Order: sequence, then structure tokens, then C-alpha cells
Amino acid sequence: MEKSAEGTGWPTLLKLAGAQKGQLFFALLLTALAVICELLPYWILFQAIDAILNQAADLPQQFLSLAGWLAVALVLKTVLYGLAYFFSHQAAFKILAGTRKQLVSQLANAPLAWLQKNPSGRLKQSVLQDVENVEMVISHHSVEVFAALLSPLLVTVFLFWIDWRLALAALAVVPLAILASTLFMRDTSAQYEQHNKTAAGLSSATVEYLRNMPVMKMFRQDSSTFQVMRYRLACYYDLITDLTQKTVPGWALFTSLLGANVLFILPVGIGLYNASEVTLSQIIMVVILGSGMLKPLLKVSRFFMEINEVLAGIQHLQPILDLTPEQAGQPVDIQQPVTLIFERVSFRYGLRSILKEIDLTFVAGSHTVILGPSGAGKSTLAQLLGGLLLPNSGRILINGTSLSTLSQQQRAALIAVASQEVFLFKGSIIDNLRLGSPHASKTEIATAIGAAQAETLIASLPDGYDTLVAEQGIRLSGGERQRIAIARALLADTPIVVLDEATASLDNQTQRAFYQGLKTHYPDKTFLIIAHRSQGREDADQIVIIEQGEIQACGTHSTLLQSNAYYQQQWQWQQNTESWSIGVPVNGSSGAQYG
Ligand SMILES: Nc1ncnc2c1ncn2[C@@H]1O[C@H](COP(=O)(O)OP(=O)(O)OP(=O)(O)O)[C@@H](O)[C@H]1O
Repeated sequence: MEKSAEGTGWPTLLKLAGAQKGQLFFALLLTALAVICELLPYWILFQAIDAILNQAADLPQQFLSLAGWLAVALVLKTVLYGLAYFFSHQAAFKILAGTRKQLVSQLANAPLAWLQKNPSGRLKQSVLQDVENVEMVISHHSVEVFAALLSPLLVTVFLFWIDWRLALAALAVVPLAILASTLFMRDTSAQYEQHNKTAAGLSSATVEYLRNMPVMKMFRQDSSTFQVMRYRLACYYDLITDLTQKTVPGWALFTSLLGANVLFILPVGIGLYNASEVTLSQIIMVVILGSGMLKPLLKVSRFFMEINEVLAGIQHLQPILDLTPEQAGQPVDIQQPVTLIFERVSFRYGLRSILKEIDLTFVAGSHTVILGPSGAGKSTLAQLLGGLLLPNSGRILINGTSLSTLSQQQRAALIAVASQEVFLFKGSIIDNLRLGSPHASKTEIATAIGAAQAETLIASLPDGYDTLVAEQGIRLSGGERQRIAIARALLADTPIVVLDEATASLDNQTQRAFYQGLKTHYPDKTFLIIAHRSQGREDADQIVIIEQGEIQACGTHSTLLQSNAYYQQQWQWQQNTESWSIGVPVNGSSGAQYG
């Protein structure tokens, strides 16, 4: 279970703030001086009242000098607060930049399997939003909350200096206010937690609703389809109503009590005045100062309410900051040719077994086709090879060395994966192609593009290889992106290439040309081709059939055709579909032909 934000966010926040402790301390020191200057006018007022009540002889002169001091105090307060904010903002932005740098560097060194487990949306939220919240706490709240805490403290000292009994009368409401807030706010922490969960549920339902709106409209779904969101909204409304009913009276009482100390000061003051224990000016001063002295605590209390949300965000930074960079280890010298072996490899998602004790051997330069129904575990196999997932048991060996002992760089130098989900970076086609092989020559690039059947595509692009893709660039279709990804994997100069459904968009004829091209141009590479059909791969060295995470059969096209019912069925189906072609009959009207 996740720990509450209150418990764990603070140490992270303090650690982050500690990076600029010198500047922050200076900001707080300036704040303290500013608070003193803020209270100085009250002392001046006290002197003025005293002078009036005692009918001082040099009243005009005294007033003039007090007015001068008042102006000095005001100017000093403004300057000091300005400087305090300046330094707190400087510290905050340095902390912000430092934290983001640290997070990005931690993420750059994060193990692939960890990145795979943590959705990029959540990581983006941490690096952008959660860190931004730290800025607000450090630049504004540090100064404001420190001032709000210090001010009542200094006033208390001043009141005790005036008269200890009046000071105690001014503070009498504090225990009452604390008692009231404790009574009214008890049991609300569970409700706040529930509030956070409900708000998160509402937020995900809203995102889902907005994201699916076009599809819903396409299928002419009426408003009944939006029941989930309506239900979440109703839950949120009920919770907020309940929370408001519980907390508002407590908050109102707390606020009123903090300003109600005059009710205690006046009777105590009159009693002491009648007994000639205090002067009138002292009572007036305590009433003026006492009535507002506790108000800043409202700011402190609001801060502690709001900080929970910030701490919850900061808590998300901790796992990233705690990431230990992958141990580089001793570089393993793996000589080519390489043999890849799966030795009793199993993988589970939670309790669900996806791959069960897979034993496979891929010899150097061989072509293997991995077939199987949807959900059989084929892509999981590719992800294990790409380092995105780690086996729960068993080993993946390259020339006898376990893949798990290799660093990311070493693994990436041996295995390239073109997965179903193609990611193209913002930049040109050539930048994307050179990702795994920055120094690839023009000839190598042209060969890879040719093998990936992407020559026509490149020729059709406005700036050829220099055409920009992704954000601000042109939009490529799914099939076009796949072909770029295949070329990128081929260029990566690895002895093993995994193509996960990478040729799904190619027609039968192009697929045949593609496989032929791989043999011709990359005779030494080992290919693992994950596919739904084996069309064009009758000459593969081995065809592996996976069903429900287990190897059902493994052999060549001819042996499987004789021995495996699934393969026979697939093959028959493929033969039937291949014999159909869309053609243009001699009379010119298009139509389907049985060839
Ligand atoms: N992140 C995940 N969490 C839980 N289960 C998952 C996750 N990713 C995949 N699975 C499940 O693992 C099983 C195997 O998925 P995999 O993608 O390997 O199948 P596949 O054979 O490649 O299917 P397809 O041919 O449709 O791509 C599926 O049942 C899928 O639902």
C-alpha cells in the first residue's frame, strides 16, 4: 500500500530545498527583519497613544519624529520583503532546474524494464507539474508562512513586555481554537484521502470521455454511454457536499475564535486598570495588537491543508530520484557469430502466466518465424529481447552470456527490435534512421531503405531523407512508419534483429520481396520475425508456433505442414486468400478476380 503523502513528501521536499539552503536561509533572515519592521508601527503607535494620554508637552515634535520612524519602518519593510522574495524566487528556480536536471538524468539511466512499467504520462506529470509545485512552496510559501508564524510570536513577546496578564488574556483563545478545529476536523483525513481517490477517478473518466468522444459520435451513441462519467461526477458531488458540511462549521468556528481574543482582553484589562495595575495606553495597545495577532495563523493552517496535494506530487518524484543507475559491470566480449538461446524462459503479468518455460535456439544467420494466435505471447517474447521486460524465471543466453547481465548499451549493440508501436522522434527521416547507427553511410542507409521496401516512400516525400516527421513534420501512415522502423532496425548494425509484426502493412508480393531482400543484403544477421501468417517465409530456417504462452510446434514449413493442424489451417487459409487479387479486368472496370 502507498504511504500517505503527509508522511513521505516532507523529507523529499526538505532534501530538494536543502540544495539552496544558504540562499533560503538568507531569504528567511530578510523575512524576519521585514516582520520586525511590519510590527514597528505598532510600537510607534503605542508611543503616540502614550504621549496623547499623558498630554506630553512636546506633542507636535514627538509626533513628527514618530511619523519619520513610521515612514522608515514602512520603506524598510517593503525593501526587505522585496529582497526576501527575490532570494526565495532565485532559490526556487535553481532548485527547480536542478531537480529537473536530476530527474532527467535519472530517467536517462533508468533500466528499460522500469521505464516500461511506469507510464510516460505519469513521468511527464512528475518532471513538469510535480516539480512546478515545489517552486510555489519555496518561492512564495517559504516567505509567507515563515512571516505568518513569526509575526504572532513577536507580538506575543511584545504583549508579555507590556503586561503578562494581558498577554495571557490575548492568548486564551488559542487552546479553544485548537480544540474546536480538532473536534470538527477529526475523521476528515480519511475523507480527504477518499476525496483524492474520487477526484482521480473523475479525472480519468473525463479523459476517457473526451478521448472517446469522436468514436462514440461515429457510432451514434447517445448520452447513456456517458454513464460512467455521470456516476463519477455524482460520487464527487456527494463527497464534496459531505466534506463541506463537516468541515465548514469547524473552520468558521476556528476563524471566529482566532479573532475573538478581545472578549478576553477587555474584561481582564478593565479589571487591571481599576486595580491601577496597567495604564489605559497599555490596554489600547493590547486590544489593537491582540485582535489581529492570530489572524496570520489562518494562512499557516490553509498552507498545511494545501500542502498535502503538493506533497502527494513530490512523493511521485522519490522513486525517480531513488533509481540506482544500471551497473555498467565488466564489458562482456561477445564475438560474432552469435547464438541466441531461450532456456526455460517464463514470464508473468501479475499472477497471469504469459510465457511458460520457453526453450528455443536461434543459430547465427538463421531466419525464424514466430506464429500464433492473438494474445499468445509473441510480442512479450520480443519485449524480453528488447530489455523492456525481464523473465520471471529462466535465462536468455547470447553465446552463453545471460542477457540480464549485459548493460543496456551492450544489449542494444546485439539486438535491434522493430516493434508494433513505432515511435519516430521529432526530426528528419535521416535522424530517425541513424538513431542506432549515427555514422551509417549513405550506401548503408540506401540498402536498409531498399530492404525495408521504403524506396518509393522516400522518393515521394517532399524533402526525401531530410523530410521532417513527428511534431511539426509530415504525418506518415502506420505502414510507412513501420517501414522506417524496419530500416532503422536493420541499420542498427546488430547481429540479431527482431521484427514484431513489422510487415503487417505489406501486401503478399511486397512481403516476399522484403524477406528476399533480408537474405540478400543481411546474410549474417539472425532474424526473428513475429507474424500472424508465414506467407513468403516458406524457406525460413524454423517456424515456431506459440499458443497460450507455450510452444506448440517448431520445425520447417514442410515438416509443420505435415504434422501441425494449426499450421495446416493457417497455410490453407493463406493459400485461399492469396489466390484472390484485386485486379483491373480487360474491360477496364475494377473488381475481384479469382486467379
Ligand atoms: N502490460 C500488460 N499487462 C497485463 N497483461 C498484458 C500486458 N501486455 C500484454 N498483456 C497480455 O499478455 C498476453 C500476451 O500479449 P502479447 O502482446 O505478447 O500477445 P501477441 O501474441 O503478441 O498478440 P498479438 O498477435 O495480438 O500482438 C495478452 O493476453 C495480453 O493481454
